[in-house]
Amino acid sequence: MQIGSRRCILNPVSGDGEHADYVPRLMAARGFEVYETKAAGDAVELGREAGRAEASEVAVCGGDGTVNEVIRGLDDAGHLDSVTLSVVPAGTANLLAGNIGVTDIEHGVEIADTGDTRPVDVGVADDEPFLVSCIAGLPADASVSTPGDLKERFGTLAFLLTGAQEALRFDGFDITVAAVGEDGPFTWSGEAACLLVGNARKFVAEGGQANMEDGLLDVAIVEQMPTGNLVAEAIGQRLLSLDTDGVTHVRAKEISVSGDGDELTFSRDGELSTHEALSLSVRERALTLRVGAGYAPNPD
Ligand SMILES: Nc1ncnc2c1ncn2[C@@H]1O[C@H](COP(=O)(O)OP(=O)(O)OP(=O)(O)O)[C@@H](O)[C@H]1O
Repeated sequence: MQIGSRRCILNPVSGDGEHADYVPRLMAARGFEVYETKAAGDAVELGREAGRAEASEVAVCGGDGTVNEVIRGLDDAGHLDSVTLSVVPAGTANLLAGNIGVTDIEHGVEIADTGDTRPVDVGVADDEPFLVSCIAGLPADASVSTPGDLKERFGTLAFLLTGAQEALRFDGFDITVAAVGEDGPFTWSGEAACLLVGNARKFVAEGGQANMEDGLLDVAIVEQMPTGNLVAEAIGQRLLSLDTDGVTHVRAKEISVSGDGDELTFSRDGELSTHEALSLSVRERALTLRVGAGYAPNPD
């Protein structure tokens, strides 16, 4: 193996920070050169450097925010489609790891070393890549700030909405969504409570892992309505089915979202940015990703 071809980019302050004490040693023993971030945003530059150095493998030790920074850097360097990426989940929510069958830090280290590789889709929002999701209308951490068992009992979307209801009182926003859906062109216009676009995860039915190899994003538009009613309805149905009133679901290759003159805040893998309009698309199977046994190539 070429020296330096395996790099680990590690955020020492993600999650509870305990990984910083022992993960560098575990990764070094497996031939990874370890680069630690020193400040927020550093992982973008470390990803860029790994890309310029044409590292063949990059393991990211941190949470979803760190993974997102690294893939942005790799993409800037034009290397995202040439690298094998892996995740050692050391963040708080670790949504990507949870959706690709990587269960904890030790497992992540093993997967980074010898895990199976899959070609997965990369979501793109205005030229910036994302792997998990791009969301408007909910706080970035809504999915983790709620009582745990709601998710299991009522499904991911009810869980998110209940979380959002508790975490903040969000106002609806006017949007127009135009998409190239799997069944043809699609448009939606109205007042939405949230727009959820998933690559690694989906938000309707039972939620969970989305198909990451189908070249499609999972889009759910939730209409603004009294939140209590929506949650009550979700609970009534136990799991949100595809035809729940007030929830529109479509799988699409390309989506354009306009705030009808207003600025919308989007959370791209937890990184917030504000746009009057946003174009989303997919680079089909553009990234080689190491996955755990729990990853389903075709979960539908
Ligand atoms: N050395 C550092 N010092 C301070 N902040 C850092 C450092 N390295 C990275 N960061 C910032 O830490 C933030 C949080 O990181 P990350 O998202 O990986 O962890 P998390 O929030 O604990 O987990 P998750 O996103 O999975 O819930 C990122 O926005 C990143 O820019």
